[in-house]
Amino acid sequence: MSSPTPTPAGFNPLFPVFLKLEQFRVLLVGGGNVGLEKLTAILRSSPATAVTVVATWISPALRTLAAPYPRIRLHERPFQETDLENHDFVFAATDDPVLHRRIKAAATARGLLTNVADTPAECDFYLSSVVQKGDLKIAISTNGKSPTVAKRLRAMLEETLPDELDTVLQQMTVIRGQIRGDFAAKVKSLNAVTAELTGGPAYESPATRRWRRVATGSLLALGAVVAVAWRKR
Ligand SMILES: C[C@@]1(CC(=O)O)C2=NC(=C\c3[nH]c(c(CCC(=O)O)c3CC(=O)O)Cc3[nH]c(c(CC(=O)O)c3CCC(=O)O)/C=C3\N/C(=C\2)[C@@H](CCC(=O)O)[C@]3(C)CC(=O)O)/[C@H]1CCC(=O)O
Ligand SMILES: NC(=O)c1ccc[n+]([C@@H]2O[C@H](COP(=O)([O-])OP(=O)(O)OC[C@H]3O[C@@H](n4cnc5c(N)ncnc54)[C@H](O)[C@@H]3O)[C@@H](O)[C@H]2O)c1
Repeated sequence: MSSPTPTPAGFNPLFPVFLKLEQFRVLLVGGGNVGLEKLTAILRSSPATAVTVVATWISPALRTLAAPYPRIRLHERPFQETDLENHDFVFAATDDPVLHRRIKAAATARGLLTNVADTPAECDFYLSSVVQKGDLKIAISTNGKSPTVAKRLRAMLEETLPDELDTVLQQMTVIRGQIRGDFAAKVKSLNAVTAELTGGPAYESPATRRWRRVATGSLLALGAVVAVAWRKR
């Protein structure tokens, strides 16, 4: 019998990948607020993805979002297990936890990967907060501990990472194609060209200073005040 792999507290074991989602078929069950959030996340990163939406009711907002995308199909009717056929991923985003457990079990039996909205224990994968600057994409996971912190970090990175980063990436692609020599020499040259980007070993951005200050006290103090105020309601 194999012993479980030890994972220290505060360790995030999720494996990050960047999927070519448009090469897969996605089923989204639920067409309300959460369904809209999931479809928004899918289309923001991978707008060419084929998504089948099945829901007893599909909101006008989701219809509006889907309208310009030819690879999204909408079916306004109850979910049935055969909907899983010919799909690779399924998002369960209804208001029915019993249905979610049914979807998860049937999807797993068929080898599909599942994301069950607001139910981490039933998810095979989580969505992340995503920073995009042209070709640069940064995905943030808090291991489900605080999506709100992930959202705040995204906003911070969107604000502090310079828009010129994409220009840097485009120029680096050209330089990469032009540098000659063996692999080690190329890596050395590319490291030399980009050394200035990190700002040097002693550099601390204003945003880093702000997060350090919050992490070392004021967040817990504020949280305690909010918790006390909440209990008094
Ligand atoms: C990143 C993002 C991607 C996206 O969804 O696109 C995302 N949640 C986002 C926002 C958000 N979600 C929630 C709030 C309300 C405040 C709060 O609870 O913090 C806010 C903030 C807001 O809306 O302002 C509610 C919530 N979410 C989950 C639970 C269940 C639980 O924790 O048990 C509950 C409680 C529901 C309840 O109370 O009933 C669970 C998950 N949410 C995840 C992803 C996965 C973990 C990601 C990670 O590791 O951090 C995971 C595990 C599964 C998944 O959904 O994939 C997106 C930010 C996009 C952006 O703006 O950048
Ligand atoms: N709205 C939010 O921002 C939010 C936040 C946290 C948690 N939640 C929870 O997430 C769940 C979903 O919330 P919502 O706001 O998207 O609900 P919603 O009522 O807007 O949408 C529910 C969707 O599920 C569909 N549905 C229900 N039964 C179905 C079936 N048998 N087959 C196919 N589709 C079916 C409905 O047609 C509808 O499209 C709820 O349990 C809610 O408590 C929602």
